[in-house]
Amino acid sequence: MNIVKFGGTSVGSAEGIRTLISILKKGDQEDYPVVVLSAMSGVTNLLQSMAEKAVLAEEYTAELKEIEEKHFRALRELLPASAQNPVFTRLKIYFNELEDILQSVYTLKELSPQTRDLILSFGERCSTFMISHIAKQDFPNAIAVEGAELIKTDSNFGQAKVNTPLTEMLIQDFYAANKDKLLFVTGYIASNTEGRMTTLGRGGSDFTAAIWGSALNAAEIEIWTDVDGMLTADPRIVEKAFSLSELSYTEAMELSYFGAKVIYPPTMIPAFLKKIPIVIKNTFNTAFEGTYIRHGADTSNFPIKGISSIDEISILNLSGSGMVGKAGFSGRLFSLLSREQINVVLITQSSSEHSITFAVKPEDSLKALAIISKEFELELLAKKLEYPQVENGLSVLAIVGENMKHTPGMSGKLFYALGRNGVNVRAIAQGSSEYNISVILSKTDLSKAVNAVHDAFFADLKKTLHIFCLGTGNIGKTLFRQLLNQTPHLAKNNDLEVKVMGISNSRQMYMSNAGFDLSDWETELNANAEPADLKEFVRQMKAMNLPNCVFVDNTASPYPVDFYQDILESSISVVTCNKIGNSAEYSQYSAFKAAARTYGVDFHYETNVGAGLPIIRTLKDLMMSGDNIASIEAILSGTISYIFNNFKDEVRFHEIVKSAQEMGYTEPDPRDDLNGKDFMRKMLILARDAGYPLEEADIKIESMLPPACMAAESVVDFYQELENNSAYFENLKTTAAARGKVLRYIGKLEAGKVAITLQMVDDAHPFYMLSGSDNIISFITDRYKDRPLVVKGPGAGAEVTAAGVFADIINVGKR
Ligand SMILES: NC(=O)C1=CN([C@@H]2O[C@H](COP(=O)(O)OP(=O)(O)OC[C@H]3O[C@@H](n4cnc5c(N)ncnc54)[C@H](O)[C@@H]3O)[C@@H](O)[C@H]2O)C=CC1
Ligand SMILES: N[C@@H](CC=O)C(=O)O
Ligand code: NA
Repeated sequence: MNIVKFGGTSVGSAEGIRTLISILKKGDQEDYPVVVLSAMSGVTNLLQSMAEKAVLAEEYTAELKEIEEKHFRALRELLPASAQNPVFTRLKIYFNELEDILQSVYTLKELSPQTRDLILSFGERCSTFMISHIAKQDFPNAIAVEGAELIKTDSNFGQAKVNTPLTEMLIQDFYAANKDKLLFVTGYIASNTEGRMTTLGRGGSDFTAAIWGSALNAAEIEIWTDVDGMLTADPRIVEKAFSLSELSYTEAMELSYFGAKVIYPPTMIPAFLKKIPIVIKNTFNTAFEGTYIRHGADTSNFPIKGISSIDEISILNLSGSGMVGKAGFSGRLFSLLSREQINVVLITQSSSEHSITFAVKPEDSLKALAIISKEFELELLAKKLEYPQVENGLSVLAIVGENMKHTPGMSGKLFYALGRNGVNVRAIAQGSSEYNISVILSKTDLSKAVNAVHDAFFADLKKTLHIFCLGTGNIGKTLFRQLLNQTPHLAKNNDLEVKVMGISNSRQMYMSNAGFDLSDWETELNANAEPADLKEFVRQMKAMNLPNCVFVDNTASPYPVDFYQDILESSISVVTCNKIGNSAEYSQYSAFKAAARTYGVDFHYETNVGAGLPIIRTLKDLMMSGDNIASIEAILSGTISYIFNNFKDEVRFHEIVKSAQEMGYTEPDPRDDLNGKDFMRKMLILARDAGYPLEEADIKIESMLPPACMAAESVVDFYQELENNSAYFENLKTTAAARGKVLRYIGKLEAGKVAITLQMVDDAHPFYMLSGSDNIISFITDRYKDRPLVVKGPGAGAEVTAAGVFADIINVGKR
C-alpha cells in the first residue's frame, strides 16, 4: 500500500487535478493508495492574510472571493453541471463558516493561535472535499477524510506535536474500517485532545503523508510536486543542474536544509524511522521517474550528491580571552540562542577556542546581537569578550553527499574551484558526519561559486567556459567560425562548452547574457551594440561574475594590454595572440606571469610565436623538465618566409607583399612584418621564456629594407616605396640565385644575445628547404645537443592562428 501526496500546485488548477486523477487511475485498482492533499496553491497564504487583515479591522472580502472563485472554477471545469450542486452547497457552507470566524476576529480584534489554525484548516478541508467528489466520477468509492480527527497533537497551535501512539492507532482503526474506500485525506491539519483544530507547521502535508505511511507501514510514500524531484543544485542558479535519481535520507536532509525546498525533511522522520522509501514525482511531467529517498541509496557515480545554498545569511563573530578553556561557554551561547528561537545555521570555532563564528538568518542578527550583549554583559565589561560583530551580505554554499566520507580530496576540489574563480571564503564548516562541507562567501559571488563547484564535481557533465573576445578581424572572425563548427565535437568528446559572452572590436561592443549565437554573432552585435569602451567592457565582464572566464585578445592594439593585470587579478584567465603585451617592458611580462600564478588562472599566448605551431609550449616543457637552452635559431616571420618563397620569375617584390597581406599572413600593418618588428617581438618573447630578461633594445635587427621603405609614413606610401625600390629587391634575388642560394631572414638567440639577420643560405643549411608561410625553429639544448629539436610548419594565417587561440582557450578549460 502506498501513500500519495499531492502538493498545492498539483491541486491548484483543473489541469493539475485532472492529472492527479489520471495518475490514480494508472495505479493498482486492488490496492488503493491513501491520497493526502494540500490546499490549492495560494490558498493558505490568502487565509493567512485574511486573518491578519481581520484582526486589524481591515477589509478581507476580496481574498475570500478569490478563494471561492478558485474552487468554483475548478469545480465547474471538472464536474458535469448535474453533479455540481451538492459540492457547491458544501463548499458554500465551508466559506460561510470561514466568514463567520473572520467576522469574529474582525469584531473582537483578537486572533489567537488557536483561531489562526482553525482559519488555516479551511484550505485543506475545501480542496480535499472538492477533489474527492471530482474523483467519484472515476472512483465511486472515493471519500473525503477529515484527517484532523485522526492525527492527535498537543495544543501547540501552529506547530503542534503529534501524539504518535494514539495517532497511529486511530489511523489504523480508521483504515481497517474503510479498506474498500479510496481515502482522500486532508494534509497539514490535526486536532488536540479537546478536538480543537491544530496545524503541523511547515511542510505539514508531507508530514501527514509520513504519519499515515508510518502508521500503515506503507510500501512507499509518493510526494507529487511541480518540479523534477531533487536536483544537484538550484536550477535558477545552475542551468546544468539535473535531477537526482536517488539519495539517502541523510543526504536529502542535508540538501534540503539549505536549498532544495522540494520537501521539508524533518517531516519525513516517521518514514525514515520505518525505512519507508519516499519518491518525489512531478505532476506536470509524469515521464520523470522520480527522486528516491531511501535507505541504502546508491551512492556511486559522483562524489557528491548536490550543492545547496542559502542566498542570504549574516554571521556573528564572538571572540576574546574569556572563552578560552571555559567549558560550557558555547553551550551557554547556543542554548541562549535556542531559547530565543534563533535558528543557528552553521557554527565554526577556531581551534584556539579564541573565537566562535556562527551564521543566522539576517532578520535574526540584531536580536542575536542584543541578547548576547545582555547575557554576556559582565564578560564584555571586563573585556574578556569583544563586542560581537555582525557581517551581512553573505551566502552559504554546501556540498553534500555520503560518498564524501570515503573520498579524500573533496575539500581540496571545492576550494580549488572557488579559489581559481576568485571566490573568497569567509568561513568554513564541515559537518562531523562528513556529509556536508559548508562555506560562507560573499552574496555577490554565490552564483559564480555554485556554478564553478557544480562544474568541478559533476565533471562528467559539460563544463562551460565563458569567453570575452576583443577583435573581430581576421583572427577574431575565424575563431568564431571554428568555435561554431567545433561545438558538437567539444560537447561530445571533451564535455566542454565554450560560450562567447562578450565581443568588442574598435567600434562597438556587446555583452550577451545568454551567450552569442555564433552562427550569427554579427547581427546580434550590430543590433545591440554600444560604443566600444575597453574599460567598460572589462567592468561589465567582471560584473557578470561568471565562473571559468577567459579574456581573449585578438587585436593588434596596445590598449587591451593595459587591462591584463587587473583581469588576471580578478581571477580571469587571459589568452592572447597580440604580441604587444609580452614584448613591452620585461617588468610587465613578468608581472603578468606572476599575477596568473598568484591568482591561479592561466595566461596563454602560444600564437605569439609561430601562430598555432607548438613553440611556446615546447619551450616551456623543455624548461620545466630542467633542460637548458643553449641556442635557438629560427625563421619566425610567416610573411617574409612567404615573400622569399614566392619571389621568383617575373613577380615584383611589392606585389608579393600585397598578396601576403591578402592571404592574412601580415600584421594589420604590414610594415611591422617587413621592418622586422614582428620578428623582434617573437624573438624577445622566446628569449624571455628561455629565461633571459631582455628588453627590445637588446635585440639587434638587420634591416632587409632600404631606408626609404623604412621611413614610409603610411601603408600606402610604404607600398609605393617598395615599388620604387624594386631594383633593390631584384638585386637581392639575383645575387642569391647566382650563388645558388636562397634569401632567409633568420633570428638567433645564443648566450643570451639575440640578433636577426638577412642571410643567403645554400642547400646545406637546414633552413634552405621551406615553402609557403613556413616558420622553422631549432632548439639546441643540453639534451638536444647533437641534433636539434625542430618545429616547422605554417606560421601565419587566420586558420592556424585562430586554431592556436582556440587550443589555448581549451587548455584553460582542461585545468
Ligand atoms: N595573421 C596571423 O597570421 C597572425 C596574427 N597574430 C596576431 O593576431 C592579432 C590580430 O590580427 P588580425 O586579426 O589580422 O587583425 P585585424 O586588423 O584583422 O583585426 C583586429 C581587430 O581588433 C579590433 N581592435 C583594435 N583595437 C581594439 C580595441 N582597442 N578594442 C577592441 N578591439 C580592437 C579591430 O576592430 C579588429 O576587429 C594581431 O595581434 C596579430 O599579431 C598572431 C599570430 C599570427
Ligand atoms: N604577421 C605574422 C603572423 C604571425 O605572427 C607573420 O607574418 O609571421
Ligand atoms: Na605558436
